[in-house]
Amino acid sequence: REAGLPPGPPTIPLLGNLHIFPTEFAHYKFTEWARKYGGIYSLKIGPGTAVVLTDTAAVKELMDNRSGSTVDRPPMHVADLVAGGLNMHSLPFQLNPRAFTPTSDATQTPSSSPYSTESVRRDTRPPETTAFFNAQHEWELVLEPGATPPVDLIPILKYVPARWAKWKRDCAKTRKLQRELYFGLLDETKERLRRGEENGSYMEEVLARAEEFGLDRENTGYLGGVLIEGGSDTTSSFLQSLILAMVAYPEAQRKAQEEMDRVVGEHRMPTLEDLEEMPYIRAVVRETHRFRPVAPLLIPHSPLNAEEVGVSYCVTKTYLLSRLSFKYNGFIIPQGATIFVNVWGIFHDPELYNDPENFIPDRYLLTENGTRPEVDGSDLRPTLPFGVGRRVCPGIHLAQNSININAMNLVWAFNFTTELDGEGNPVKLDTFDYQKGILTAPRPFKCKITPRSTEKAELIEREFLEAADTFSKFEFGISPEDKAFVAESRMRRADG
Ligand code: HEM
Repeated sequence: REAGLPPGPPTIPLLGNLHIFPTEFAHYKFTEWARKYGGIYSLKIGPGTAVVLTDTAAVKELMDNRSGSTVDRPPMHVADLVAGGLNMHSLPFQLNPRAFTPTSDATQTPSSSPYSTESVRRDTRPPETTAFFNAQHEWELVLEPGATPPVDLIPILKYVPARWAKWKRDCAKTRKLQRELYFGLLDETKERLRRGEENGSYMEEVLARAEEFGLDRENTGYLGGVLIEGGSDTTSSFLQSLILAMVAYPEAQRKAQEEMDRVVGEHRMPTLEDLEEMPYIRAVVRETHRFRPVAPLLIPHSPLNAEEVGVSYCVTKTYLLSRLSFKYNGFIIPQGATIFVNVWGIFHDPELYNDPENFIPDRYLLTENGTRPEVDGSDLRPTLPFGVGRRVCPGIHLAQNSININAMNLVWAFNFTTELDGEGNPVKLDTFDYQKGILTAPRPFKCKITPRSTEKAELIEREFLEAADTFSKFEFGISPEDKAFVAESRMRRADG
């Protein structure tokens, strides 16, 4: 480890820390190291450097206040193999900003979503949904830090033939799945437009203005795809964690339902306007973000060329660390470093939070950021789970509305309890049983979900039927299986 870098685990020649770099659930190991080496530490991956931030002041200063210098993404060869350099998450910052200014209603959502109590992920899966989840799951596995060899830091690995490199074969498979889905959907939209069946969707506007923004077929397909990708598995992962918490922490569920009953009652479904009067539900949502953040290490950042960088020469015996680098608190963060923001480590820090491994929404009623009363939590902000600086999630408003209304509907409508085993004993839930991949999503778990009253169940059925008008215009061109699914559900309810 070159002089000037933040401290970190002892290195060995050539590999640095590569031999101990975790290959799955990197946030656990990163957090363990943070407790040992501090809120800013470094890892050597061959000649390359990664810096892990688990200190709230450093995150605020480096990633928010000095975002201009830390807004870039590190090179991601695996992402490029899959998406040909066109995935927005991994794109470098120098984009044509006009092309990515939201121009339509993509970031708005209706105040109440009648589908929201249907399911988190539909149980009957039409082929498009299955295709999406397959492609998405493969993609999330490819992106997980440590899951593939560090080809960006040790470039010679790029030349290993595919027959010896499973990661290369995985990338090719993911690319195929992703392209079939993205361009299949794009062609479907074009076809629908040709038939004169507009429905006002975001992609219609993108297509209409593609020339104005200089978007070719590749750009257009990936622009649509990345929004599906960014928006669906994230929100559903969050909701699955919320349900897991409701089952595992019945006392929190009871308090949330009490608040629901007081503010909303039996005779109507919740709306987003109710949230203002629901401090406990707001606390449940924030606690879910803290307990199981959807992106526990965000998406890696990297220092941007040129801007604000100090020139620091740091020469060890044989190696010039970096001519361009920038400094924080006396540490050097070299040009080209990968910066991980360890949101998991921050949210599970026992010095910041009382009893961080347990789901306790009440902490957000006691202090603004849920921290211990004696701790200054002002470097935190409620939107931290959505990222930092100029790279903060562009879907944040859509996501927050979607999460809030779904959380409210679920808590209002259902009781979530543990499943009983053959002998009538509650099946024990493992709240740490999570899937691999860049996102935090529980592995499928058993629980019992029952409507809280007959009146509520009837109201949900009614709202579902009334929503048919809203949704039918998006049901053009769907597969025969999907059509049958929708028709059958509506008929069953209308008869019911
Ligand atoms: C629970 C819901 C969501 C969470 C927790 C979430 C979280 C995040 C995080 C942590 C990042 C990386 C930020 C960073 O690098 O600092 C991100 C980026 C992104 N998100 Fe989201 N997101 C959610 C929903 C959405 C939705 C609904 C959309 C689109 C409709 C979306 C689109 C994107 C895109 C395109 C990026 C890449 C931005 C860039 O690299 O400049 N996300 N999101």
